[in-house]
Amino acid sequence: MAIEPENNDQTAKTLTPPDGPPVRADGTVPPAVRIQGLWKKYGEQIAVAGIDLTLPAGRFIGLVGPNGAGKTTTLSMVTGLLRPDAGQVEIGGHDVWHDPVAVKSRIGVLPEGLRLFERLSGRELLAYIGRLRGLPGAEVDKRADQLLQVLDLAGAQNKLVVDYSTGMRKKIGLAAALLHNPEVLFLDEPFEGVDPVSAQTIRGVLERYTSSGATVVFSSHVMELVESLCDWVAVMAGGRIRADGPTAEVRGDAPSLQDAFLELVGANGRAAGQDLDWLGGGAAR
Ligand SMILES: Nc1ncnc2c1ncn2[C@@H]1O[C@H](COP(=O)(O)OP(=O)(O)OP(=O)(O)O)[C@@H](O)[C@H]1O
Repeated sequence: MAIEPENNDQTAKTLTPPDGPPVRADGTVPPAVRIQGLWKKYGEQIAVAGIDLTLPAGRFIGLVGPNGAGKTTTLSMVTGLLRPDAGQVEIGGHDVWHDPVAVKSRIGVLPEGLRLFERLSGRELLAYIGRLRGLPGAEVDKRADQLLQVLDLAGAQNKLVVDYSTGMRKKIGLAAALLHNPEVLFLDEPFEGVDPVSAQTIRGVLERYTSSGATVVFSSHVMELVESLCDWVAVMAGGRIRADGPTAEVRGDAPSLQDAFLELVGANGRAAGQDLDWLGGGAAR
C-alpha cells in the first residue's frame, strides 16, 4: 500500500509539541502526570484502589509491582485507553478525559499486547501513523528513516509487520510512539521478549529522549533495569501505591531496589517452594 506524503505544515505545527517539558505562563512546569483518586474495579476485583500520584516532568520513571498489582490498568487509564470508575488524570496540566485531543497529541504509548496493522510493512506503518499525527510527509520520511536506522530495523522496513519477531514488534511500536516527538512516553513492559542487543538499543533511544527534557514512564518487573535506568520510581501492590519518589529515596538503606521492593510489597522472607518436596530430579516420584 503506497501512502503519498502530503505537505500540511499548519497541522503539524498544531500537533507537534515543542522539545522539553511545557512551561506555564507563570514559568512553572506542570507535572508530567497527576493522578487523583483513581479507581477501577472489574466486577468484585479491585484493580486500582483510589491512587494519588504525581510524576514530575523530564524524568525517567519506572512503575514497578508484582503480577496483578494494577500497573497495566493504571497505565491504560492514564493514557485514555480505559475509562476509570472514579478519579482524575492530567498530563502536562491537561485532563485526559475532558481534553483528550490535547493529551493525545502530547503522549506516545506502547501498550501491553500491542496491536499493529499487520498487513503493512514497518515503513508503511510509520508513514500511516505519521499522517494520523498530522506530520508533513517529508518530515515523516526523515524521522522514519532515522528511527528505523537507530532501532536496527532498516533491513526489515519493507517486511510485513505480521512477519516481525516479538522484539521487532516492540521496536516498531516504539518508533510509532516516538514519531511525533511526544512530551511523555508511556511504555508497558517495553523490554519483555527483547534480546539484550535490542534492549541496549531501546535503552539508548530512551536515554537520548529523556536527556532533551521529555518524560518516560514505563512498567517493568526487572528491578536491576529500573534501578539502572530510572531516576524516579513508583511501587504498586494490590492496586495501591506503596512508595514513590527519587529512586535513591525509595531504595533507602536497602542494598538494592530489589530488596526495597520485596520489603515494600511484603514478599521478603516468603517461603520459596518449601512445600514442593516432590520437585527435583533426585526426589522419589
Ligand atoms: N479485563 C479484566 N477483567 C477482569 N479482571 C482484570 C482485567 N484486567 C485486569 N484484571 C485484574 O486486575 C488486577 C490488576 O491487573 P493488571 O493487569 O493491571 O496488573 P499488572 O500489575 O499489570 O500485572 P502484570 O505485571 O502481571 O502484567 C488483577 O487482579 C487482574 O486479574
